[in-house]
Amino acid sequence: MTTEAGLGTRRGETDGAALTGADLTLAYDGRTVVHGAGIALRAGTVVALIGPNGSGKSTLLRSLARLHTPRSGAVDLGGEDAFALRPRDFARQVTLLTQSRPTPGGVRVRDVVAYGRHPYRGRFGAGDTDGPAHVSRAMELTGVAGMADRAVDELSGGELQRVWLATCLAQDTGVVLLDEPTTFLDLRYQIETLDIVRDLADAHGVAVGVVLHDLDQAAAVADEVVLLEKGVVRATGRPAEVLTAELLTEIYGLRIDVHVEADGHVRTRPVGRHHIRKVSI
Ligand SMILES: Nc1ncnc2c1ncn2[C@@H]1O[C@H](COP(=O)(O)OP(=O)(O)OP(=O)(O)O)[C@@H](O)[C@H]1O
Repeated sequence: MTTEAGLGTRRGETDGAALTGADLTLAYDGRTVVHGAGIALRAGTVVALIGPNGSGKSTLLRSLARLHTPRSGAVDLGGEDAFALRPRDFARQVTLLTQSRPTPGGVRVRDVVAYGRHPYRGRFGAGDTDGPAHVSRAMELTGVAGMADRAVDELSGGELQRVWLATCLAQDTGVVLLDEPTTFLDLRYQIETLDIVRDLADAHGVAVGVVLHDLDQAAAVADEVVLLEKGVVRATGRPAEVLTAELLTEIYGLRIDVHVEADGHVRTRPVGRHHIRKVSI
């Protein structure tokens, strides 16, 4: 079935799908950077990870995607130890848009997006009859269909970001992890990316975990926000519960005013030294 978002349906296939990290302690070369963190991603729900630079958001997301082995704690996918699953089985259920990716030289956009189908291909690339349709839909959804035959190393940062997002969507997983997906994107594509994120959860029952720096975007797109500080989960809850002026001001070390609008939207306003000047209109 195809829905308004243009993706194959996932509802039913993914209901009940969940990826959880329990009591995760994560380290680099003996230096612990995440301390006993817990996070739960549920089908049809968007969880935003927020926090200052270096607070452990990417490391936590990477451990959920099995790219960082925990020092202690567990990652559970649908009731199974995620690290015990075969790579192909895991890749059919979980995808990750990372922050840094090598850009292959001379490879066409269409072929990069088709790489998202790797968990479904048999030997010599055969067996994935649905593949081309998923690749085309993912490219249309992310606005890269018009550049399908261009080489990826000739694209702008924002165009490339959308190609990588398309590659993740082509993977057609029940869990989607996105590390700063709006970086490099102009305003239109930032908002369209957030719309895609919401569509994934609402129309397709996908469990989404997304790292965002923009607090207003996090509040707008997420059902739940996880706020990290120095590798510790300081708060988890609905945006209006977590994004309070007191907590944000403390954790970011900057005065941040918060206003909850009549429609429930949370607006944050960082107050720098120059914000106190009067703006002439
Ligand atoms: N490959 C690495 N080797 C050693 N230390 C690392 C590595 N990657 C990250 N770190 C350290 O781990 C800590 C957490 O980094 P991480 O990238 O998870 O934070 P983040 O919240 O995603 O930051 P940012 O908002 O800047 O992307 C930081 O102190 C960082 O310096």
